[in-house]
Amino acid sequence: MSQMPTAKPSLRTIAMPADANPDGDIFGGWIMSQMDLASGVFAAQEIKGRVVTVAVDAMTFHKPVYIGDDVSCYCRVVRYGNTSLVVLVETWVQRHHSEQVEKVTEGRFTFVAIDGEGRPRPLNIVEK
Ligand SMILES: CCCCCCCCCCCCCCCC(=O)SCCNC(=O)CCNC(=O)[C@H](O)C(C)(C)COP(=O)(O)OP(=O)(O)OC[C@H]1O[C@@H](n2cnc3c(N)ncnc32)[C@H](O)[C@@H]1OP(=O)(O)O
Repeated sequence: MSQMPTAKPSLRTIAMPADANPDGDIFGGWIMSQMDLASGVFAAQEIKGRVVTVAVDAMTFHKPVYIGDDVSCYCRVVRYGNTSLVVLVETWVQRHHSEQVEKVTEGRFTFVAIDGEGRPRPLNIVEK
């Protein structure tokens, strides 16, 4: 059986009936939206300021998400640029009424740090 990452998730929620199609599969757009939110909060905390999403790459839906699944998004920085950073997001579920955990989705979200006028600003951080 797979094992969830041991780190704290950036976001944890339950997939609800309103997020599903008539066959009970959770919409990919809902999952992407959770991942955008998780990685956006993570990136904002990382650079201690405002960020905007500029690109989403390598989105892969490995397995379906079903109503009632316990959904967790795990984030880590994979690249720092001058004004941007790339966050790898892995989404895992614990199946409803089950011990089974699986990685369902992953993707790379690129954020740009912006100033008060919405212009890119340098990150000013030392790569970890
Ligand atoms: C204090 C802490 C509190 C924390 C508490 C949390 C608070 C709560 C947080 C909520 C977090 C919500 C997170 C969701 C955030 C949205 O959903 S935002 C909404 C969707 N996004 C947008 O509307 C962005 C629209 N786009 C823009 O405004 C402009 O294109 C941007 C992003 C400011 C960039 O402006 P630009 O003039 O094109 O910039 P440019 O100088 O060409 O490029 C800047 C950087 O972006 C990169 N870039 C540009 N285009 C691309 C591309 N297509 N692909 C990859 N990289 C690119 C460049 O390579 C460059 O990187 P660096 O080499 O500097 O590292």
